[in-house]
Amino acid sequence: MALWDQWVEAALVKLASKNLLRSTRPISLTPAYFPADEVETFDGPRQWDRSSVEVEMDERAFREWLSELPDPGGESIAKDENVSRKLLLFSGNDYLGLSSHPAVRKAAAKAAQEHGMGPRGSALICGYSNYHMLLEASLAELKNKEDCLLCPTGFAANVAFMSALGSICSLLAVGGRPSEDQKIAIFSDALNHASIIDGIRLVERQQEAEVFVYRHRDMVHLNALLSCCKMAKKVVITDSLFSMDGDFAPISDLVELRKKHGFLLAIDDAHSTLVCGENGGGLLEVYGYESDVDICIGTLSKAVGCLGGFVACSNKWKQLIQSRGRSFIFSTSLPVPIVAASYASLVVARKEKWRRTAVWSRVDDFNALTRLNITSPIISLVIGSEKAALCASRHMLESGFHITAIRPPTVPPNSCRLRITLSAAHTFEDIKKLVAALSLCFVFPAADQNAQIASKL
Ligand SMILES: Cc1ncc(COP(=O)(O)O)c(C=O)c1O
Repeated sequence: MALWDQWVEAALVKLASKNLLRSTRPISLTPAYFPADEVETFDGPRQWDRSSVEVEMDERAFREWLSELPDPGGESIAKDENVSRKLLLFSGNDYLGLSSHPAVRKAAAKAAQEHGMGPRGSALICGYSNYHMLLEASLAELKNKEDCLLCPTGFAANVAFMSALGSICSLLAVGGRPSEDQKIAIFSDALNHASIIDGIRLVERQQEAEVFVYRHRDMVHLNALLSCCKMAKKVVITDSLFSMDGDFAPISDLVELRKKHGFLLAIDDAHSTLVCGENGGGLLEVYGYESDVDICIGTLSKAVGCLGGFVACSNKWKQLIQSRGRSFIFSTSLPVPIVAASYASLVVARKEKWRRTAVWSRVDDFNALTRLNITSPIISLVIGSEKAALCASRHMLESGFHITAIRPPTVPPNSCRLRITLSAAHTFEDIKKLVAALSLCFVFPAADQNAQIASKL
């Protein structure tokens, strides 16, 4: 890794020589409300948790949605314009149900009362405050990294990292356009999130990188591509928990390959942050690999239950991203109530460990009832054609479940699916009902058992 440290240092020196190094100057918002020890926590689910999984839809919106979905049976649902539909949400990313926690609500409300939305401007102008600084410190601690940089969203965090990465090539290129071997070789999993892909496209467009897409989770393919590549500046980037398939990156193999090839390893921990690891530190905490992965990107919009993105990294990388990361520099920073709520959410997640246990118990429940072997709270039931997936989605909607069909371009053609997500706010009863309804449009290995469940409901 010493080489990457040298390149980042050299890029920073170049930036300093051009007066292009940027830093944030926090505005002090007083009185500051930083709930830490006084946050009220609970030893198990309470009624408010249900509001993160129980939603309502007015009849018109419900019917409009249905009208977009094919109706194989030509069934017509009784029409009552004044009724609002109650749906059980199995499509959100609020894996721990923290979005509705009283401490999160209170932090947002208190910050809004004291400061409104806070100064509106990008972080480098006036949008960065003592609240943002504290949240960054808390995320750096969670991820066991030296530092952290908040971004407006997780999407922006990936794009900011990529544009800063690409800038290393331009800054260090001797004389004009970088030569082929001065460029950065980016190795990216075929199923990486759209924000990684768009970030890579930006860097490619600047002619700062060559891109090598390796087959999903295929380490033999990745090793072969790395071995053939003569470029010095190699980077591997992958989702840690894949958002559409619900499978994990082979992190141990990646760490081994990093030792062999000396690449910079960046992971997008959007879906495993707070979900995996004893303290919710994500996939790296599970394996103790925090120092084997250089850059850890994340979002506050999933298990944290709020909004925002971050890059947990070294001080030097932070300096580079805040000086060159375009989606960080040229976008307004997060409003203070969101920052305060995210901070409270991290405090709650640290204390209410039962939430992590609960979401994994729902994974076990789903496996026990279906005899599938899902490995995370993201369930990907591949149905096949677009029409079949839309029919399945219609059936689930009519049965009272908010579940969407995922179609191209999000997933490849003929691998259309239902994406179902589990939360700590779901109960065993919810999972039983879900499986019973699903068993009428999807064949599980334990079909007999499912039919029995369906008949009991
Ligand atoms: C793997 C991954 N990375 C990044 C993002 C973007 O995060 P955000 O919603 O905060 O922009 C998502 C969201 O869908 C995601 O699934």
